[in-house]
Amino acid sequence: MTSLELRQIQKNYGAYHALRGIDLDVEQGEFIVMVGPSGCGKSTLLKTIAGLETISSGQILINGRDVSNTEPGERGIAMVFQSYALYPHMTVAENMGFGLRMAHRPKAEIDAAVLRAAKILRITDQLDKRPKQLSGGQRQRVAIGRAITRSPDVFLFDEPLSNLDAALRTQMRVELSSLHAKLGATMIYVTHDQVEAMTMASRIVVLNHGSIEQVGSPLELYRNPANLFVAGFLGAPRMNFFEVTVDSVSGRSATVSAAGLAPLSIELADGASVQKGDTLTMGVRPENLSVVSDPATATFSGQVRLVEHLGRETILYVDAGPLQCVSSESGNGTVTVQIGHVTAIFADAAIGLSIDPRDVYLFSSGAARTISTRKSILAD
Ligand SMILES: Nc1ncnc2c1ncn2[C@@H]1O[C@H](COP(=O)(O)OP(=O)(O)OP(=O)(O)O)[C@@H](O)[C@H]1O
Repeated sequence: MTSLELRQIQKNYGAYHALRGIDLDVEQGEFIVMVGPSGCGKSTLLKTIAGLETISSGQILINGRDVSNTEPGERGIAMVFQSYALYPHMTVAENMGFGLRMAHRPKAEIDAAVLRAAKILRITDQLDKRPKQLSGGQRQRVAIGRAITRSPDVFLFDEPLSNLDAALRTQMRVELSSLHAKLGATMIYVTHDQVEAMTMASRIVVLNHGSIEQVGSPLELYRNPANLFVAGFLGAPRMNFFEVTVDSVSGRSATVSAAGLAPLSIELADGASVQKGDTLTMGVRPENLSVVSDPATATFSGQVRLVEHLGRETILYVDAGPLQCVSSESGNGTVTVQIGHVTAIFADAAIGLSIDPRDVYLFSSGAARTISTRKSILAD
């Protein structure tokens, strides 16, 4: 069953178009994560679904009911904010039962709902405390508990974990995923955190300038970004982008090269129109660059400028001479290489790097659409 339908949602603040025609169908029980650069409209979209912002045009349906002009309290949604938004003078139990009290539900029903949520979130021993007596993680659990007690049709989360420290974030991330599995509820979740998006989402929605760039499962988006924006947005460290020239086209493959880069023959997607002499953008993820010992087998070579030893992996920033990385992770044209283990490579080392053409993405110069073939979702 479709839980939430967004039809051509537009939101204008004066002359500024914050949302530019958002269309999205969310199935019952899905965990949708919205990501995108700061200011792209994530929070605005969440607020329009919640009814905290009016829409300029379009339609919002929850379980088939048009709620576009309905008051927030009557939409069947519950929202959890980054700031917790708990009432300081109320106990945890009172905070959690607040929505049901406002709805004039009987006390026995409220008590049972609060206890049920507290058990799920393992905060039954905190019910008589006030928010200031709780840690950040406990407060966020109370805010989530307040949402659970209302048994909403749709949960909305606006960066709920961003005030927590790294260890607690990880713990809460796992807890939220299991909460979702337990409740089977529809959840819409806004975050800046790539790991949260990749691990929690059934589908990720990538927003940019008030429009949807792509919607899909985390691995689908990671392996098959529709365009250069999505390719560059998902993945940390970021994908490396190079400007390349088409040397020749033969059947469904194009041979591309650049100064300092040996020719690579890349398979093209159906319908891609590429001609000799075209300038394209080529993308390679840092984990798809391999250090080679024999310089003759290198696709390009360079000098290591910086090494980051992270324990389980090593990140190299490589100056590849004439082969400049456009919009690179470091911002200075170096190529980012991610090695999944500890290495004995140090700054100033001269290295050769190879690229498997099957790992390469090509983007058209105009629309920046992906024009290389689709990759299998399970890495081969
Ligand atoms: N009340 C408002 N009046 C005018 N402009 C607004 C208002 N609220 C948001 N905007 C603008 O709308 C755009 C989208 O804002 P929004 O808060 O949705 O972005 P976001 O993607 O959630 O960003 P962030 O990741 O930084 O939280 C921004 O350019 C913002 O300045």
